[in-house]
Amino acid sequence: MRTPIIAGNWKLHMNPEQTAEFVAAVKDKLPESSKVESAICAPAVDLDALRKAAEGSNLHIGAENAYFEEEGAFTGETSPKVLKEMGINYCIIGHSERRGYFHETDEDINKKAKALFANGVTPILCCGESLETREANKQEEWVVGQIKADLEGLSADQVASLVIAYEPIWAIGTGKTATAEQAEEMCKTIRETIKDLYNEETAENVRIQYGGSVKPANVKEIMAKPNIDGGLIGGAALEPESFLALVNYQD
Ligand SMILES: O=C[C@H](O)COP(=O)(O)O
Repeated sequence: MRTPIIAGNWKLHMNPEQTAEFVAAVKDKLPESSKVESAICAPAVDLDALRKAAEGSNLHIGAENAYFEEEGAFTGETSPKVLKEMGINYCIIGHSERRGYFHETDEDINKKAKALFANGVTPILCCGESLETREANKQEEWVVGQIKADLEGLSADQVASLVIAYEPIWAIGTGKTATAEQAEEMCKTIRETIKDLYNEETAENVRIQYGGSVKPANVKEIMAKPNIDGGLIGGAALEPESFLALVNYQD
């Protein structure tokens, strides 16, 4: 039985003071982690404040990015080893904004996944197609290609513990959500791909989120789909009230 995971991705929003205020407003109203895992992935500069504010609560903490080296002359990067030392549970990799604006390749993302696993931080691996790819009806081959390249060389145990976020680029921050059926269809394809690459048990264990304009108004319908185990949420995770409505979608 997979535990749902609803994670906010704050992107380049919030400062340490706002982070502490946000956590103070939500920390006592989060669901039990065994029912729904609630997580916030924050900019590196907010992680220390996030960890301190969330101590003793059900809030899980994630970074938005990490480098594939643990230390060295890599100006401006974030070490996966230090994330672990700080008590960070998750780290987003392969978000379309990083693939697009920062030219990250599947090879980089694969190295990041390996470095995070080596340091005991769970990757939230993002994948998803552009509008152009969707209009050409090539979304399945595109996403399956990303998954195969990004997971290369990972073990079945590692993949079973991974979180994958399917985020069609055309639905991110646009207010244009994929229909629950479109989201389910791709999440099912991703699970079948994991089954082909690994085995049934791994495919049954891996958690797959949908991301792209998820809001309190549509979260229930999306979460009702059998292959969707959570949401990766941008805009609607920036306000405590809206985040609480999302993580408590079962109530
Ligand atoms: O990682 C989150 C996604 O990019 C979705 O963002 P959004 O909920 O603002 O559409």
